[in-house]
Amino acid sequence: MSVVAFHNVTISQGGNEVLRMFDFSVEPGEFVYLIGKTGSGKSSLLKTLYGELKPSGGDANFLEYNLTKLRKRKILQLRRKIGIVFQDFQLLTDRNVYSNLEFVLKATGWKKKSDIKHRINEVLLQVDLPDASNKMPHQLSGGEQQRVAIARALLNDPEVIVADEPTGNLDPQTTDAIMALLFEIGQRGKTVIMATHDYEMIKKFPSRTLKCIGGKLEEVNLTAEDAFS
Ligand SMILES: Nc1ncnc2c1ncn2[C@@H]1O[C@H](COP(=O)(O)OP(=O)(O)OP(=O)(O)O)[C@@H](O)[C@H]1O
Repeated sequence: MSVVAFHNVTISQGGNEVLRMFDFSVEPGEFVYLIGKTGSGKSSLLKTLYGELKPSGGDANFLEYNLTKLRKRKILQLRRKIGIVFQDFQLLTDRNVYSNLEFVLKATGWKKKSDIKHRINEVLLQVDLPDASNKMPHQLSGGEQQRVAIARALLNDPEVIVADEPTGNLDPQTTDAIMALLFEIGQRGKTVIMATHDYEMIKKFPSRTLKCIGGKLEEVNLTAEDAFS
């Protein structure tokens, strides 16, 4: 079964159609980039996937959810099956890394202290920050904060990672390291859907790329000379 199966979907913001009657499909384990000019609809499409924006029309299925008919309780269920990573990390700045991660686990039903501790250590190891538990977010570099945000996204072992410009605030070297991490996560079997402006990075880490243009999604042929024009 496809992870994403959109047919004739329309997405609107403030009464304006941003993407109109487009199709979009993603298969399990795919790593998909979304590109397109500012305002072309990348974030709107990702918001639709994590249940913040309801499609205004069409047939929009994500995992086992029909996004056009999603009620609040189902939105919460859906969000447990996806990990979301943002450009600006969105860590809670008033508490350390451990508490940031604990907060999410408790909010998603984890009760046993030893399970919580074990899981937090596991995800921190996965993002190569085994000693970060006691650090406050402001004591970490941008790249390290994004690693913590990725660790947070992995906590509930989601099927899909949705990332909106995850390297947008990072320098080129840190970007490479974060991309390598996201690719590795993809290789371990998770589906990754990621919006980006950074075409150099796509060349370095090539994968299926879709462009938001003229209200539709177009497959980009990365080997074409005009791939990013
Ligand atoms: N909350 C909102 N209310 C009204 N219009 C909005 C809202 N959010 C976005 N828009 C509009 O929807 C369109 C698509 O925006 P969106 O953020 O999806 O684009 P984007 O491709 O992600 O852009 P960027 O690359 O700048 O992040 C834009 O015209 C934007 O102004």
